[in-house]
Amino acid sequence: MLEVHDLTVRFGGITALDGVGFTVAQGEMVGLIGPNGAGKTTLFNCLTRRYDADAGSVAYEGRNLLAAPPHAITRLGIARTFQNLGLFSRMSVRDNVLVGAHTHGRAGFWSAALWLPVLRGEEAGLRRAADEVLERLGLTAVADHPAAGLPFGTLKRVELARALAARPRLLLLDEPVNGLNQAEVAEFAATLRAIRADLDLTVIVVEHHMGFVMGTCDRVVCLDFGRKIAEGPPEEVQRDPAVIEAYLGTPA
Ligand SMILES: Nc1ncnc2c1ncn2[C@@H]1O[C@H](COP(=O)(O)OP(=O)(O)OP(=O)(O)O)[C@@H](O)[C@H]1O
Repeated sequence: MLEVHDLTVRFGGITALDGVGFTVAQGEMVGLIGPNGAGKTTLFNCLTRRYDADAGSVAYEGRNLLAAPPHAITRLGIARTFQNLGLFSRMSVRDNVLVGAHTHGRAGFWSAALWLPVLRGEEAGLRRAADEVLERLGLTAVADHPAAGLPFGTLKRVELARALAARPRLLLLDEPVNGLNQAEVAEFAATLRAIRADLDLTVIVVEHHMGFVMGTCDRVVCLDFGRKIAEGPPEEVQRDPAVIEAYLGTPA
């Protein structure tokens, strides 16, 4: 589904990604790990076309992803969540999720401006789809509540709901369980496993929580200073000396 080849991104003197390559098969869940500043978020920003690559290529479902404009990404079936939540705090949970669903709206500017019947019908359909996602993630009870003021664990699920409402085939999760307690992490992992199977999703997840990565991912890629230093089954990567050294540093 995804072939990243020799991807390089520089910011002035910093090489955030240095010739990174890996593939993701349809239906797979891949964990992207590495210490702070390793280049994980930069990689997501390349895949969603927020950042331009200086070199390398990315093929997504056989097409050159780096040639796609940023606004086409959702329509191509790629959705992401954000490390620091990309929610609108004053909007209700349902409206936040509707923002995700709207990429599937087809009504043009004039029908929207004139509130034509085509738009009303479309709006009802999108609302139904949003409500389905909310129900699936156990968020129906807070659907009309503004995002502000909800517990952090709930907001993390709303963030996931917003991404799912775009009906992605490839889901990019940026630190989805960061800040959650043990019970919430376990619950999030169980939800994700169920959703993945139901929706036939391919997932790449950036996460520092190793228990979560080990329990949910089929494969793990580890970056350090913009380079791929390990790749393989979670248990193998966890034991890899280069990975241990990247996280803990060399003995003094
Ligand atoms: N827009 C930018 N301008 C300048 N430097 C940037 C930019 N985005 C990222 N960087 C730099 O690129 C490197 C990789 O950062 P990135 O955020 O991708 O790391 P990360 O692995 O996601 O880290 P973390 O786990 O802390 O989120 C860092 O040195 C960072 O400072």
